[in-house]
Amino acid sequence: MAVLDNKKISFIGGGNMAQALISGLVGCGIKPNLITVADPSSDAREQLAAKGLSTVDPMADPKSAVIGADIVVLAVKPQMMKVVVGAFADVLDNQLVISVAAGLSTDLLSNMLGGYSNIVRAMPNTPSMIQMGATGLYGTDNISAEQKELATAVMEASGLVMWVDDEEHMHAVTAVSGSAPAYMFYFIESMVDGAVALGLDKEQASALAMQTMLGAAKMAMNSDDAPAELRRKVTSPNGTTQAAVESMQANEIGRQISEAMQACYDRSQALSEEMSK
Ligand SMILES: NC(=O)C1=CN([C@@H]2O[C@H](COP(=O)(O)OP(=O)(O)OC[C@H]3O[C@@H](n4cnc5c(N)ncnc54)[C@H](OP(=O)(O)O)[C@@H]3O)[C@@H](O)[C@H]2O)C=CC1
Ligand SMILES: O=C(O)[C@@H]1CCC=N1
Repeated sequence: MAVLDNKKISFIGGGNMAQALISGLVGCGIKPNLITVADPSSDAREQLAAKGLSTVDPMADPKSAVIGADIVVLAVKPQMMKVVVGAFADVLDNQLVISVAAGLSTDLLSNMLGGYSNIVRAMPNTPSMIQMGATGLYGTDNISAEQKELATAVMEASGLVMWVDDEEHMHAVTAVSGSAPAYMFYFIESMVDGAVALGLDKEQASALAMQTMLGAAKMAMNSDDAPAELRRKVTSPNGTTQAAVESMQANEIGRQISEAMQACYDRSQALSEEMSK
């Protein structure tokens, strides 16, 4: 993380996603006193200050987190972005701006920022909190190689980073990783409910379901076999897994997952259109 040495990083918005990214940065050895968070909630500011971070109330002082920062991470809800950045856009002066907001294009963000164009669009996910995040990044041609390196370092502190060349692909990144921890949690919830219905207690069911999801993901990452082949190796002819997989296929679970991802993609595009009005 040498590229981040002594860099001042400011987060505008100190909610779920910002806190996940901050945990990744601090976990990677970034000194908390180099991180500033602007958030209107005094409770949130107190909690962040207790971890050694600098905090600012953006309602009283919207500009100070941005002045003097090297990197500004925009981590407020997409619907609030325009109002929030309007309060400090005029003091941006060569900082790298990284937006994690769903749906907001770099063009739209640049308009909101009064034409400022040092912008990288990121789509991280909450496992960043434990440095197991997966982040998609997109930058316009205005982004220098050094700024690209900085954005990569900020996000790599929290896990895997993948740049995409086509900004439209950020909607797909949202569908496959940004929103996707929620699908995995939903799958775990359903597995636990299923196991409890079959007689296990909730604690046993949770431990077994979570370890299985973790083990399967790690195995898929480390194996030369594709997931379909790994699945085949679990599935004995006319055995128990075949019965389960056939039930999933009969219920078209694969198609339903694709449809859910399409809904996510469509909502990401629609957010962009709503915000452009
Ligand atoms: N959560 C996730 O898994 C992911 C979220 N994102 C994106 O991250 C962004 C933030 O989402 P998330 O962290 O979940 O949302 P949160 O609501 O948890 O965080 C947003 C924070 O911004 C604060 N805020 C409101 N007004 C201002 C202001 N004027 N200045 C500074 N901060 C302000 C809010 O305070 P208060 O609540 O008091 O209003 C809140 O603490 C969104 O754009 C989302 O699309 C991207 C990837 C994944
Ligand atoms: O649900 C949302 O809109 C945000 C973006 C990706 C994950 N959470």
